[in-house]
Amino acid sequence: MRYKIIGEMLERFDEVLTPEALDFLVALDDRFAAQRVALLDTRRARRARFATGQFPDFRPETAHIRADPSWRVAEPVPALTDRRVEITGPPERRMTVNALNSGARVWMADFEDATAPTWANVIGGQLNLIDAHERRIDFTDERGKRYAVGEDAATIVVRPRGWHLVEKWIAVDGRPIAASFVDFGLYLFHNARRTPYFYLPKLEDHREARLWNDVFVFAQQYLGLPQGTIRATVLIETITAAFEMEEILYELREHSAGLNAGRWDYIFSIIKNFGQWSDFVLPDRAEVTMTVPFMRAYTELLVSTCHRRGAHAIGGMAAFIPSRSPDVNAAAAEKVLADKRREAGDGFDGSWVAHPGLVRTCRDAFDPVLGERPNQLDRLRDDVEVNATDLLAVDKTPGQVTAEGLRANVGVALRYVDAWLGGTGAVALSNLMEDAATAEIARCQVWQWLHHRTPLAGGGCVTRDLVRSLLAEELAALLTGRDPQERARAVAAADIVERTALAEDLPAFFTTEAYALHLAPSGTSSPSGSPA
Ligand SMILES: CC(=O)SCCNC(=O)CCNC(=O)[C@H](O)C(C)(C)COP(=O)(O)OP(=O)(O)OC[C@H]1O[C@@H](n2cnc3c(N)ncnc32)[C@H](O)[C@@H]1OP(=O)(O)O
Ligand SMILES: O=CC(=O)O
Ligand SMILES: [Mg+2]
Repeated sequence: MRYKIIGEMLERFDEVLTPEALDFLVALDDRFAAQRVALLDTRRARRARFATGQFPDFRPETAHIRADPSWRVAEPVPALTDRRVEITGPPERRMTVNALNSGARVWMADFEDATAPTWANVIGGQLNLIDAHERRIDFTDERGKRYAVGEDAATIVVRPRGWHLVEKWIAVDGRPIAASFVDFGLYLFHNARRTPYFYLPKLEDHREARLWNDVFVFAQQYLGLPQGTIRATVLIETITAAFEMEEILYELREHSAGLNAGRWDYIFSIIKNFGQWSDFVLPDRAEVTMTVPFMRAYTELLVSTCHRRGAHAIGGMAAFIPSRSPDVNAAAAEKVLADKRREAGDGFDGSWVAHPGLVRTCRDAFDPVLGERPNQLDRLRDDVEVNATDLLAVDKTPGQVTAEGLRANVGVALRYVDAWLGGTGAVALSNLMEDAATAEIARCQVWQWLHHRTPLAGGGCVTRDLVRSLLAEELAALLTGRDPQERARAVAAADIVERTALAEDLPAFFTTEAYALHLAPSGTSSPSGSPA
């Protein structure tokens, strides 16, 4: 046996971790582990080049792919033809039922931004997905509320963790296995003949898309599925992928289900890659809206690229979520409606919502634009002209850096990491949805402003002492009323924020640091340094 399960075999985990499913994971690892590692090296080298002032551009060596008008992606499968509303969330049991019943066409079951990758969440999530497909997920909770999947449930699409993460609770030949193989492999193995559909997060270039395509071809052969059965929507959520949208669609064309504008990771990626340059200092997070020039350029290019190739363009996540206060609620619905209307008007075929209470809002934005059509693939955006300068026009973002914005970022980073260490990967903070991507923005903005000693609107500038004192204040507030275990977790969260926001060199992901130090089996972990 080449695999070893280090994690505890909790109740029913044997239904997910069958010998056959684990053999499949070993086969994926054998075939593709080295390529994954090489691609992560490429990420590191690219970031090092950006640090010397060589900025990205469209690649000359793939110009022929962009210039060739003849290729298109595969026709959409019936379940992914009308995607006007997609709900996202972690595959936690209660939320699984709620998402399936939400009225959205698609549920993106998320192992990436919305899930803290504890062993229990990772394998428990797979179990919930199997149960959901088999319609044996119904239950009554401790409050007596009945959960049962109804008619017309959403189509399940799974987002595995990105290439940068490892799963240390499963070893192959003594080494941790790539988290992408675990999430993709276990879901596909158990649900290949149901909805073998995926969202692919945090890709940085078309070679990473090619690796996914190779994984799909191999997996289909291994499991006896016709080639082209698997479908995948790629999130364009890194600045480097924005320069390779066509190439990414091309690599995956037999399996492509389009592209999604992952706005939050996109902003994170801009700061991560160019944060050291003063032209790239962004204002308070609330000011970095979808209508600022560099975000507008990116979404316009995404829609026009997709529709030229017959691929769906799916919009992103407005962070406003419903609240118990009617006023806050009305304001959130209005903001989300405006966001979705803009997307529908720009040509997107559908969009994401973070909460069942927003499904109707999204539908209200798309229905009038789509009319009888299931999508608007027929709407070519030949009017769009976006060049490299437009994609990198971060200095045209209006707004200021304020003391409130700095405090908000410190608070969000701390509270989110605290929740994440406790096993929760998406939380509502100050009426906004926060997940790994938004928390990364918070953390990286602190680093960026500190790096540039950015002036604050009301006077003064961002200094290490100021950030440390804000962190201490936010931590003191978080510690109030907590039991010893929760206090220890909050302190650990503050340590992660300190390590990843105040380090000299910006660590690539807080999740890799926090996973190695706190979620992985003890004794196997060392702080990761700076994985790509
Ligand atoms: C950047 C990106 O990648 S975006 C995609 C990744 N992020 C996400 O997917 C976030 C998804 N959203 C969520 O996780 C949640 O909405 C949160 C954590 C932000 C807020 O959740 P809560 O605090 O539970 O909200 P609230 O109390 O209003 O929930 C009301 C009900 O709706 C359910 N609900 C809320 N959001 C969702 C969701 N996304 N999917 C399914 N059910 C949901 C809750 O489970 C709760 O159900 P119940 O009445 O049966 O108990
Ligand atoms: O995954 C989505 C994002 O905005 O990040
Ligand atoms: Mg993301």
